[in-house]
Amino acid sequence: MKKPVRVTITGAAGQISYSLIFRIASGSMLGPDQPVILQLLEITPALPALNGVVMELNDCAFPLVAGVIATDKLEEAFDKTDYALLVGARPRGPGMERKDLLTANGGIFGPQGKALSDYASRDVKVLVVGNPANTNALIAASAAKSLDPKQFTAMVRLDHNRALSQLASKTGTHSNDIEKMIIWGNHSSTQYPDITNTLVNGKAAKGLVDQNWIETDFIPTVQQRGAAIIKARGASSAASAASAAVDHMRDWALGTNGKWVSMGIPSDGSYGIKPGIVYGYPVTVKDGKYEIVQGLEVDAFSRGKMDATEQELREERAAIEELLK
Ligand SMILES: NC(=O)C1=CN([C@@H]2O[C@H](COP(=O)(O)OP(=O)(O)OC[C@H]3O[C@@H](n4cnc5c(N)ncnc54)[C@H](O)[C@@H]3O)[C@@H](O)[C@H]2O)C=CC1
Ligand SMILES: O=C([O-])CC(=O)C(=O)O
Repeated sequence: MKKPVRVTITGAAGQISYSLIFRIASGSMLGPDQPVILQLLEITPALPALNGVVMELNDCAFPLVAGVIATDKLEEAFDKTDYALLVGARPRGPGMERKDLLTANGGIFGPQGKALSDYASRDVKVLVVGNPANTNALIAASAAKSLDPKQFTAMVRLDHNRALSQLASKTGTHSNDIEKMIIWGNHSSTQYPDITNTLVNGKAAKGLVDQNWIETDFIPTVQQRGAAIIKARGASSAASAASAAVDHMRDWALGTNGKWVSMGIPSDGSYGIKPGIVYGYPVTVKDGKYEIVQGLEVDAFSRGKMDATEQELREERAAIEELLK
């Protein structure tokens, strides 16, 4: 057995965590031979509910769980942590855009970024799930003065998985048959799910579906999927969000073997997206490091969509600029 690693989950008594914690504990994220110490953070009023989650976690008698800490203190939750999943934040309700949560949630991520900087492992990998995820990741990274901003990522993997599922259904294939999907930009209704380079069983996806379906069905369906789930369930996506978080962290920790996945990461000028925002890019991961897939051609249609979602992220940044100081 390997030495245990520490995994922090915030918002640990919430609905995403109710799925996420148990998936991590069972080994889905870091593998069946990797013990974990779970460091669960909640706000003080939610500690009794969190205690119930811990009781259930204990009742699972998971072989890989080497310890559980349940706390409302940042320094305990982030102490020496190797993987931090920042889920805790208010979810949106019907009729809201995710950026409407900026004021409610923005204030959470500065203190958490600082605590990561002060207490976490120097190699910590951070995934922000709480919305608006890209801009919250920017806030956390900016507050973490002693860490590299590249250690902070935002979740667009749920969008990526939704796009795989839509395309598989349209082409009568399985998502396993699909490679090179991309989600560019913001985890919001301006995101750009891009199948220009996508292959289905080795064939160009663009040759299998028509442009009208891409523009009037595929892209809006993926962009609006979160809202559709809220309408259907009366609450935002939880199990699928947890599953995407597991996928994101597993691929970052264990590598993608050349496979492309989408991650929200600090923009570095690639594809004309200037630094200063956290933007969804296609990446591959090797030895715990992600790299942007380079050299893709961008046509005028894609350029327009990539610029629009960049523009929205710049506006979100402007709205919270004072939190970045
Ligand atoms: N990036 C993505 O793809 C997705 C993001 N989300 C977002 O994830 C977030 C969580 O969603 P749910 O679990 O459904 O919400 P929830 O309301 O069920 O749970 C959130 C939990 O966070 C806790 N919390 C609030 N402030 C906190 C703080 N400062 N520190 C620690 N915990 C804190 C709350 O007490 C609550 O238990 C929401 O912002 C939601 O919009 C949801 C789905 C997908
Ligand atoms: O739509 C929401 O507010 C929750 C979310 O981020 C998603 O399901 O993609």
